[in-house]
Amino acid sequence: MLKISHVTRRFGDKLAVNDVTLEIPQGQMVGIIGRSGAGKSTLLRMINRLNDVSSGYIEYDGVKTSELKGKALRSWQRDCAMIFQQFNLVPRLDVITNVMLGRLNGRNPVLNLLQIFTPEEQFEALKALERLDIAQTSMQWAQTLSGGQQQRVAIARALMQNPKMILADEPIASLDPRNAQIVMDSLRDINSEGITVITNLHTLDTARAYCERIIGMSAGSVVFDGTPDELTTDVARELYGADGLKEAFSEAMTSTSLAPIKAPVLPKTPSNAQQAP
Ligand SMILES: Nc1ncnc2c1ncn2[C@@H]1O[C@H](COP(=O)(O)OP(=O)(O)OP(=O)(O)O)[C@@H](O)[C@H]1O
Repeated sequence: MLKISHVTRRFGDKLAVNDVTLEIPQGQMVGIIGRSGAGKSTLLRMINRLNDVSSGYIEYDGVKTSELKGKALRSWQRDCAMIFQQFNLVPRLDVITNVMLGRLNGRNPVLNLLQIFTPEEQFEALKALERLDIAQTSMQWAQTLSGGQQQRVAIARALMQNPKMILADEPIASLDPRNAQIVMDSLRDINSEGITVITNLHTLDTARAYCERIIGMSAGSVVFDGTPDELTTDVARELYGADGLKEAFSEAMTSTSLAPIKAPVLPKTPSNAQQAP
């Protein structure tokens, strides 16, 4: 269980997150929605400790993660893997090495420097890539992959950490509709194995299609916490304002007006064939 208790984060005078209290049971798939600047990223970053809380605390299974330091903090950061809108891969490294870098945080620094990975690590990385249906790209430079493929590599890298939860900060905001759908399907597939997924999303339709619980933020506060069915147009208006409502429902921004598909489908047409760097 992840417990967020009266958490506030200030940046100077700016109140980015304001007295947020939430309990997220292990294995939930949670979407956080809200306008730009609502505090969604800051909330995720405080869970992972990329940002510290200004007050309040965050606890996981009875351990106050917001107070961890040193080795215990690094171990927690392995437990809650983060993926980002811009993938954050090393462009001129091959895909499999990018994935194995997910293990960095618990390895001998000398081996890291020399980029020496054990056969077990290589096997695990290939397994993760296979699971995301992109094992055939393993020897290519990351920068030669499409955005959707790069995000799947980032998810495979996150899986190398054997995480208890995945925190995804706008994971589909840079993707075309079809790739957005493949990435969301991958996250749902991972969640079905008991890994908590907490994802910031720009659009309501994506949150509705994929998340069992939706948390709506506005000006740093949680203003909605419920199921997709409970998220009525009135609630959406409160979250996005009358002006923002159209954008929030925009099908052009994500693919999820399409019916979710079960298994990821890999592009195999010549136009999607990989280019040598
Ligand atoms: N490092 C920082 N320094 C100063 N202000 C910050 C910092 N990070 C976030 N903020 C401010 O905190 C508020 C919340 O930002 P945050 O990025 O959490 O919102 P968001 O809902 O994720 O928005 P977006 O969808 O645009 O990423 C914003 O006003 C933002 O400008």
